[in-house]
Amino acid sequence: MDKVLAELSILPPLVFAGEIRSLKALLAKAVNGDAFLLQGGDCAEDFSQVTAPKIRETLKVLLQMAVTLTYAGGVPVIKVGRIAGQFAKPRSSDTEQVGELVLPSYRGDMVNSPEPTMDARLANPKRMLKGYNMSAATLNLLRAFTRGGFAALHRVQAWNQEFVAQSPMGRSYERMAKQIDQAIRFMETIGISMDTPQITQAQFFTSHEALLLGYEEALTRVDSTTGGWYDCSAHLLWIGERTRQVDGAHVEFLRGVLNPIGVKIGPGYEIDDIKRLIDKLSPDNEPGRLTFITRFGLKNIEQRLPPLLREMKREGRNIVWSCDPMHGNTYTSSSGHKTRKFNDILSEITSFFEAHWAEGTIPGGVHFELTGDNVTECIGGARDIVDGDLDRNYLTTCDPRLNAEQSLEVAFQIAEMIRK
Ligand SMILES: O=C[C@H](O)[C@H](O)COP(=O)(O)O
Ligand SMILES: C=C(OP(=O)(O)O)C(=O)O
Ligand SMILES: [Mn+2]
Repeated sequence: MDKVLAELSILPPLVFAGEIRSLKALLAKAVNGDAFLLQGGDCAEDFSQVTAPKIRETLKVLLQMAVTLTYAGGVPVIKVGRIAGQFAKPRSSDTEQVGELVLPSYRGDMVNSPEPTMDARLANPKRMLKGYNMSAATLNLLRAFTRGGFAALHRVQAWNQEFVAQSPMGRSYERMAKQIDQAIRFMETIGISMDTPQITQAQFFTSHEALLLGYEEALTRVDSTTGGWYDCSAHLLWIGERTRQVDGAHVEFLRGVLNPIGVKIGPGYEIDDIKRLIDKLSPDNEPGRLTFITRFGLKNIEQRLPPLLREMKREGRNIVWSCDPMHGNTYTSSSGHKTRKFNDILSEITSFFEAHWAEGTIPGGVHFELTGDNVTECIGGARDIVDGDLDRNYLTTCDPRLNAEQSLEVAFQIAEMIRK
């Protein structure tokens, strides 16, 4: 372990302090409603899926969602992937029963391997080095795609995946893309140059749960221009629902770095803990520093979100409020698959917006587990995936993700809510 961490600590940073500051400045806008955060990607990234097609499809669906929110919702979108480092998972149980075997739980590819054998489930610190390399390779391609023309607004039609294009969602998207195309061509015709980074490039940021503190610490560096400490494993790091204890190690580590920090908040929160958490993580109340990612579940959100919003507003705390409609809505279906219902996800988002409207606070973003692939992991959506369909293409190694079509559908629905 020590050898691996020593090696990691001299490897180049994956992201730079200047980029991290840019993200924080954008998030500061989301505090006031002048921007909207879209964060999404796999629950757990998979080393074997670090391939060009997989990265491209994830990026495509996030770009599609972002352009939908911007065009139909009328707000600039901050694009943050759960990508290039989302390799460590907190689990509810230390063990898992597979047939006759009781195995250590899978904890993400940076810890162990998902195959159901004892060997695969043994933790190996060398996997952190591989995780670093996989993150670097992923980021390299993301940078190439977002800077090199793939993400140019001229290509908005080309982001439509083949299997989505023929669906009702795909057709709505196609109509919108045509309008954007016409607008760009009109501007070109009247002589406005479209050769600007706003049109030809996308700003895309990375994020993951800061769970493995040895890894995060090894990638924490002093910024030579400002002298501040930054965790350079990703632009945004979040603290999970299971590790956000005020006096815990994860809070202690993250309070020492200047990155924007996300905190997951589930229905069991205590308001005093949350206040103490903010005092520790954001003592200066700097806008953009803190994003609260609430994940209450459909059954709890109406009761648990409003009092939290009210108290934070009363105290004048600067927070980006983001809705994770995934983690409070997970259940095991009768076919034995861990799944989520599309309609529950949509309902939690609706309740999230309604609570903010009622309290006079700002719904600042959304957080999804999703993939660009045509998976069958969540129930419902326009194609009405049912329990019996889940087995067809259930590929996740941890939590169920929205597929590309379901992701686009949810983006259109959110755009409607933002416009209100
Ligand atoms: O992604 C989040 C957690 O790791 C996941 O929801 C935990 O799932 P579990 O309850 O199956 O351990
Ligand atoms: C572990 C996760 O969520 P939470 O901490 O909210 O359960 C996650 O986002 O994958
Ligand atoms: Mn998850």
